[in-house]
Amino acid sequence: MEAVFLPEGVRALDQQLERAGLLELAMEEAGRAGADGVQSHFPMGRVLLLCGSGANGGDGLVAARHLYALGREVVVLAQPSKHPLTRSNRRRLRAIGGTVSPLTLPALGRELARADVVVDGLLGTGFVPPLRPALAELVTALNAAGRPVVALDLPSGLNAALAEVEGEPVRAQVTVTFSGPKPALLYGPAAHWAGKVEVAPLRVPQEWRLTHAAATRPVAAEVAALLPVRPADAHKGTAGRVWVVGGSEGMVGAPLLSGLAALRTGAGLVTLYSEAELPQKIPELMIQTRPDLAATFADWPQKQRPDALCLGMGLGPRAPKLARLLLPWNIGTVLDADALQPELAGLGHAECIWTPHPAEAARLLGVGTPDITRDPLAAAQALQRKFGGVVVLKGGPSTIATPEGLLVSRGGHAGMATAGMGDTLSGILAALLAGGLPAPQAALVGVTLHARAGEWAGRQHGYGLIASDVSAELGRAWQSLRDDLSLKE
Ligand SMILES: NC(=O)C1=CN([C@@H]2O[C@H](COP(=O)(O)OP(=O)(O)OC[C@H]3O[C@@H](n4cnc5c(N)ncnc54)[C@H](OP(=O)(O)O)[C@@H]3O)[C@@H](O)[C@H]2O)[C@@H](O)CC1
Ligand SMILES: [K+]
Repeated sequence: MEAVFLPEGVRALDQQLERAGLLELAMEEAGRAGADGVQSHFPMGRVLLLCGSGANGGDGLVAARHLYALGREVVVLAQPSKHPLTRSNRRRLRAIGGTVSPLTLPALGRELARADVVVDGLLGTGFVPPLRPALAELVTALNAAGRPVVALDLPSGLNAALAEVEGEPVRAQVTVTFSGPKPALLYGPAAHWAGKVEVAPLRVPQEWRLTHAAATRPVAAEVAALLPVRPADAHKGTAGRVWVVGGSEGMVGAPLLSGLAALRTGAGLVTLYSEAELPQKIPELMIQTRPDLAATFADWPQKQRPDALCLGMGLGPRAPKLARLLLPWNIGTVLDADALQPELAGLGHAECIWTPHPAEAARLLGVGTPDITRDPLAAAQALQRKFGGVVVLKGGPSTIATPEGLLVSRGGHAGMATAGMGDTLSGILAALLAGGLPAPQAALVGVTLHARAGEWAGRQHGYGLIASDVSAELGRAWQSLRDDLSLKE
């Protein structure tokens, strides 16, 4: 289980390590992981290390010592060391013959001209924006030189907590991040500055790491372990009955996409309820047209309720009224699109999943879309507190908020930025709920299957992939996730 850190979490973890006398060892591990990153990606040539005055600079000085010991040509330009461990690692580097020169603009210009790779150990999680002018000048010169950069922990000048970019941070080809990734390394546009992100978890007790983490990012095997296994004697009645409540005139495709995805995720019986005439394009889907869905469901016999339903796709302005009617059924419920309305605040229950994209999340919270995208962790948490149940804040990656905490998903494909992908996810989630997965697990498994099916479909269709291509790959996605589990066994 990978932990996602905000700066305050790193600070608290560092304090705990300090109390245990382990902080020095953690810095040693961090710097060594940075040196290993340089060795594996840029094994040849002269290494220029830029070290700041805090612990990030200390990591840089440790990395310099390891690279020097490995026989690399190493040049270190450093600010005066303020952190005690940074000072001691400066002494250690000198003790084995390394040199450290003051970091000035002329020295940087000279060394950049001769460097084959640069290590950015200027600023890490202790950075408080904005970048001060003297350092900003150095960063601009570094970026202008166009040398490959390996950033330690995160590119200097990025605010670790946020997805937004203020000013000009260091542009890195590789980022070796310590303890766990930071939001700036996971979410765009900040993440675009980090290049390839490699996580060096550091061997600190897992319990400490999780205590101070803002979110977790499960690995594939952990998600695979949650995949439901169906008994051999299952039949269509036990494999999960799903309803899709959606569609309206001119919006008839959305519920079909949800229904298709539910079938491809293994739902036994899928029925579409709509007030509009839906085209019978998928023979396995049952279609029920009713002139007034609210009247239909108002006195619906309890015994004939489905195992789960998804609601809102193409449904139009009647969606909140239907949500108020169906949420008290207390069955697995996915709310999407038109069912994502602020008036439903507080109505979520333990088995319901809200699936807003950033613009819908902004509507739900009464803020602007940039307020959502700059800090997806905070937005997902605020949505969960306001609406109850489980929230999937869609994006690349998606953020899942449960009553127990926050999760960040993995995977996906840029081609998934097309219409109907949300409808597909809703159908997947409803099928998993109908199959008996509790909402938090259904959210994690569903988002992962959706992303992975998108990857498979993306290999074939690139940016031209469409939502039904994703559904077509759900079986393969499920199988490949299961394979990840057996590999780990
Ligand atoms: N558990 C882990 O993960 C471990 C993490 N470790 C490492 O610790 C790092 C965090 O270290 P940290 O707390 O010392 O802060 P850090 O990032 O070096 O920055 C502080 C320096 O930045 C400066 N500065 C601040 N704002 C500025 C601005 N706007 N413009 C210009 N300068 C500015 C500030 O200057 P000052 O305010 O003092 O003048 C101070 O000198 C973390 O990222 C990771 O690399 C490992 O070593 C151990 C285990
Ligand atoms: K850095």
